[in-house]
Order: sequence, then C-alpha cells, then structure tokens
Amino acid sequence: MLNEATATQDNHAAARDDAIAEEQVYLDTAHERRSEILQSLDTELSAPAQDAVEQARHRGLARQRTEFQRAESGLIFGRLDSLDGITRRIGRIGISGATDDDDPLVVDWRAHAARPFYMATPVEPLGQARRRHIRIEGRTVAGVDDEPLDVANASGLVGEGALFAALGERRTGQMGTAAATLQREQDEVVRADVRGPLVVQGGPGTGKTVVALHRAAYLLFDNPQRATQGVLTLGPSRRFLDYIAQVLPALGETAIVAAIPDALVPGITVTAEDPRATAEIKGRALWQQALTRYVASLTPESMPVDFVWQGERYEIPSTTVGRLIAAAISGRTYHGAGIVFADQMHDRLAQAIADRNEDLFARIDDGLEDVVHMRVEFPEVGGGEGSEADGVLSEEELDRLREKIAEDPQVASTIRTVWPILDPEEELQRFLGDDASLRQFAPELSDAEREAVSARKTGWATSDIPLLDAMSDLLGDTVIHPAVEEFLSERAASRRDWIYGHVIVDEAQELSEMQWHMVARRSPQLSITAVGDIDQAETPHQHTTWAQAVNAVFGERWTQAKLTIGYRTPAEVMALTGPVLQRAGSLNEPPHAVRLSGIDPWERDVDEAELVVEATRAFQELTERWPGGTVGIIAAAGRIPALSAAMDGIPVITATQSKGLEWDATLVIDPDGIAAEPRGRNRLYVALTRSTQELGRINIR
Ligand SMILES: Nc1ncnc2c1ncn2[C@@H]1O[C@H](COP(=O)(O)OP(=O)(O)OP(=O)(O)O)[C@@H](O)[C@H]1O
Repeated sequence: MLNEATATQDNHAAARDDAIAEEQVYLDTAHERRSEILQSLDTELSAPAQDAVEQARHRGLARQRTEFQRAESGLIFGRLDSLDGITRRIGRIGISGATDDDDPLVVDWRAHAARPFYMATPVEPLGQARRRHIRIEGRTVAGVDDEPLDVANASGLVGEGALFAALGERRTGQMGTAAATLQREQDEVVRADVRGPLVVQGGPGTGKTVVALHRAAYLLFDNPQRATQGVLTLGPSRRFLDYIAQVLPALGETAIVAAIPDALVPGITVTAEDPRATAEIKGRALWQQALTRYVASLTPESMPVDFVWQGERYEIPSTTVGRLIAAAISGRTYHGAGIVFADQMHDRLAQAIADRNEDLFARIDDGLEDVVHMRVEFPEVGGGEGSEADGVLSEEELDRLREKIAEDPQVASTIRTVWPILDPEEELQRFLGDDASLRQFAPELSDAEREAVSARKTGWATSDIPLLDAMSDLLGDTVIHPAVEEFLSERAASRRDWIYGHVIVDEAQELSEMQWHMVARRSPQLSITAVGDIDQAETPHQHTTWAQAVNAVFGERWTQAKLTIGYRTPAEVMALTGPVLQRAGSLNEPPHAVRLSGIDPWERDVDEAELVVEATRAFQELTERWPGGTVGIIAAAGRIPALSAAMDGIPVITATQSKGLEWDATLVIDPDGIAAEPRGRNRLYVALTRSTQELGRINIR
C-alpha cells in the first residue's frame, strides 16, 4: 500500500516537473517575443511624427511600450485548455505571434478570450477542460497549480490553490495585483457593461478595491479612447492611496489620477473642521439647487452702458444690454455668459463706431465741410478702399476694429463694471455668511441650521470643498481652455474642470450627496464605478442603503452589484463581527469568509494604568509571530496621543484611518472606546476586519 502511495506521489512530482519545464519553455519564448516587440516599438518611435495623425499614433505606441516595459513580471500567469484541444496562455498583456497568421502567444487578461479563465467552473466549464495557474518568480516558472474543470469540485472558488496561496502571503504594506486569481463574482463586476454609475456593495475584504482597480485597467483596455481622458481614482486617505499606488502601474496603466475628495479643487487646502452636525447639513444635495439659485441671482441687471473710444462717447441703450444679457446667460455659466456678453458688446460698439463714421461721411458729402476735421480715422484698420471712399467699413476692417476693441483695457473695464469677475471663494463666503441669502436660496434650512452653517468665518473644511466646487462650476471659467487631446495626469490633476473617461470611487459609502455631485461633474456621462460598504460608513450622513446615499444625485439611473465572499478576514475573526454589525443597525449579512486561519482571536483585559505596557508587549509578541509581515495597531481616538507617545514611533491609528488597509495581524486597543465614538459600531466593524491572520484585542477594565 505504502509503496503504491509513494509511486503515485512520485508520478505526481514528475508530472509537475514536466509541466513546469513546459511552461518555462513557453515563458522564455514569450520573453523573447516581448523583447522583439519592444525593439520594433523603439524603432518606430525614434522616427519623428510629421503630423497630428502620426502624433496620435505615436502616443498609442508610447503607451503600448510602457505596458510592455512594465510587464516584465507576470508576463504569463495562467493557461486554459479547452475541451476541443486549444491552449491559451493568459498574462498581464497580450503578446502577438511573429506573423499575423500566428495565434497570439499570450492573451491579455482583459480580452474576451480570457474570460473563461475567471468564469469557468466544473458546474459551468464554458468549453474548458482545465485551468492552470502558473507561479512565476522573475523569469522562472516556480510552480503550477492545475484545476480540472471536467470533474466535480465543491468549493466554487476559481483556482483555489493559487487563490489561497495569494491570500496566505505575508502583507508588505502595498497592495498587489490579483489579475491571476480574480474570482467569478469579482470578474463580473470588473467587466460589467452598464450605463450610468455602477455601485458595488461588499463587506470588508470582499475585494472591492481589487475589483475597482482591475475595472479601471479593464475599461482602459476595452476603450483606449478613455486613456486620452484618463481615469480618476478617489480614495479615502493618502495612506490608502499609497497602499494601492502600485496596482495600476503593475497592470501597465498610467492614465490615472489618484486623489482624495478634499483635493479635487486645486489650490484649496482643508484647514478647518466642521462639527459633525454642520458637516451633515453642508453635505445635503439641497445645496446644489441653493447655489444654482444664488449664482442665477448674480446675473447683471440691464442698464445703459457708456463707452469712450478715441475720445468719442458711445452709449449702448439699456434695452439692448438687457437683450444681450438674456441671450448670453441661457445655458451658460456666469463667467461663460460674461465672455459671450463681452463679445456681443464689442460687436455693438464696433457697429456704433462704424455707423457714426458712415454718418460723418454722409454729412461731408452733403457739404458739411466744417465737420471734416472730426472725421473718424481708422489708421489701425488700414483705411481700406471702402472707408476712404464712403466711410462704410469693409468686413475685414470691421473685424480688425472688433479685435482692437477686444484688446482695449478701458473697454474691458467698462464691461467688467456691468459683468464683474467673481471669485468662487469670496462668493461662497459671502453666501454662507449672509442669513438673508441663505433664507432666500436655501429655504429648506431651519433657523438653527442656517446659524450652524454660517458659524465659521475662516478656512475651509472638508464639507466646504463640494460647495466650492459647485460654486466654481456654476461661476465657470474666466477664460476658455482649448480642448486638450493627450492625457497627462499632472495637467488633469491641476484642472478642476477636467472631464475623465471614468471615475472610480473607493470607500464610496463616505461620500455626502454634495460630494457625489462633485464626482458626477468629473464624468458628465456618469461613467462611474463606486465600491463601498454601507456598513462601514461613519460620516455624519446616516445612510443605511445605497439608494439613500445616491438617489438624490443619480435618481434611478444607477446599477447595483454585490460582492459576497470575504477574502481577507479569516472566518474565526468574521464570527465576531455579526453582533457588532447588528448593533450598528445594518441590513446586511457579513460576507462569507473563504478562509480559516486556524488562529482564534484573543483578548486581554487590562487596567488603565497597565495599558501602555500591555499594548507594547502585545505588539512585540505579534511582530515576533509574523516575521516579514506587518502588524497594525488601531485604537480609540482618545487614546492615541498617549499610546503614540509611549510606543516609540510605532504608528497607532484610528479606526477611520484604517479604512481599506490590512495587516497580517491587528491589535485593536479599547474596542469599547471605539464603539462609543460617533458611528462607533461601524468603526469597530472596520477595525475588527483589518487582519488577514490574527486579531488581538485589549480591553480596558
Ligand atoms: N481574487 C483575489 N485574489 C487574490 N487576492 C484577493 C482577491 N480578492 C481579494 N483579495 C485580497 O483580499 C484582500 C481584501 O481585498 P480588498 O482590500 O480589495 O477588499 P475590500 O472589499 O476593499 O475591503 P475593505 O472594505 O476592508 O476596504 C486584499 O489583500 C486583496 O489583495
């Protein structure tokens, strides 16, 4: 019996070695081909682009080169063998064969042909006989993991061995890609073909961030035009953005701007804080209407306008000015309309000057010699035949006169007295500080709410940023920006009004209605993927469903998807979270954890006086237990100063700051204190679900 078992093991080992050798040969070929392609891209790019078409082509080639350069690791990570004998290798990028007739050497993971790699299961094999995960270290095949798809398999997971290997790895503090091990329900979200915003609800560790980032990469692949507009990725904190910073570049993507919502209005920094109740009021969707009404009230009244041109006075009558204002304002921003109005006024003035000139000539012809010396000269317009002969300006002369008028500072200043340039910050300050305006334009607010809103006079808080953004948007630009073809992340990031090809929002449950408006403005097509967990929400607005969170901005035009399987937090830890979630008033079930870590969560009760010593000791124990990994400490907000001071540079963070992050082991200090904070049960839920292996809690007696 024993011999038989040993022989079977030997056979398995030999088959695995053969498979590794086979994949190594294939990988070497793929690398050679990659080098060839890189070389030919370099050659093509070294020739100068002659015209706009070639420049556009060069941009595409340069993007391709970056993708190929970055695909050094993970060139191949999977293989599919179909029932009809076709074999495909799957990798980070597609690699074509040497000639057009050859099959591709590697299929891009985002391509349609790669879908069965993520979707096939033994129950629904999609024409596939086997899936193989290929583990590569550098340029060496380190292992293969085969999954037959034509036999019963009860787990329902895709590539279970490779998935568990990935999930069990030590955490480095940087999120990695999961293109090799995306699961079926995740892949469905990554490739979802929906119009309007896609809102993905998922409990902690269900891979929302993974899905959001891979969706960005997929969308850029699926629609390269998007790369010229870029993708905006919004996350809750800089710490979080640092944590995910490697993922998209590793997937070959560069057309990305990553930001926190506070940074969406360039030049504005958050320096103040609002009480939660005030932040909640300022987050309500009603401000969009209130600000629209307020800005509409700034439209100038009609009045007669006097210009002086070369010593002569010209009056544009009030009725004309009124008509021009009405025509300019329709459908435009305040400043946009101002630009059109100024243009029209330049026209009227030019016409008035031309009319007077013509009139003068007519009078000269009638023998009024005494007015000759008053004749209006147009040296600057060249004095063409028409004006010389009869005082009637030619079209060309009129155009040049208009140009002169448009450049004239005195004319500009006269127009500005009618249609002043307004500063968004000053206007918002004026509006929020003026009770009469608030009463008039935000009638939904109570006396107390108006008072709360106008209480702070200096600095901007997080809750002001969307109001400033809305105000800036309604006022509009004072100049017209030329349309820019090429996406450059710095340029997009520096422009408040950049329109992105797609917007990804992570931890979307934290957004206020006004922040949703701010997101929608960056994608008027509403090409938006928002991922979040409504149960982790802790901002002041009390939404318990996504409909409450987004309907005010998107109406019914959004689609909801769900992620139900938890990959991060082991089942032993998830078991603790059910009651916390229930007490938080959740309507959702915690996700189903795929993994057992075999380590029971533990807790210690300590006296206040022992806290620092015990916390330090527990941290050291965990660090020793997880060599090469990471340990996070999360504490009740009030305890952080004392703990940080005593813990010698080891970061101690709040539950809020831990959003989206993870460690091999987490130490949660004073869970009751966290639960007592505003939205405390939701915060505790976040804190408890950060570890991939071990959770320790220190309670205060
Ligand atoms: N298909 C997958 N393959 C490999 N690892 C995965 C996969 N899906 C998720 N993970 C891992 O599980 C962990 C949790 O994923 P992620 O951070 O995306 O979850 P989340 O839903 O955003 O969590 P939270 O709500 O806590 O922010 C990460 O380490 C991620 O790399």
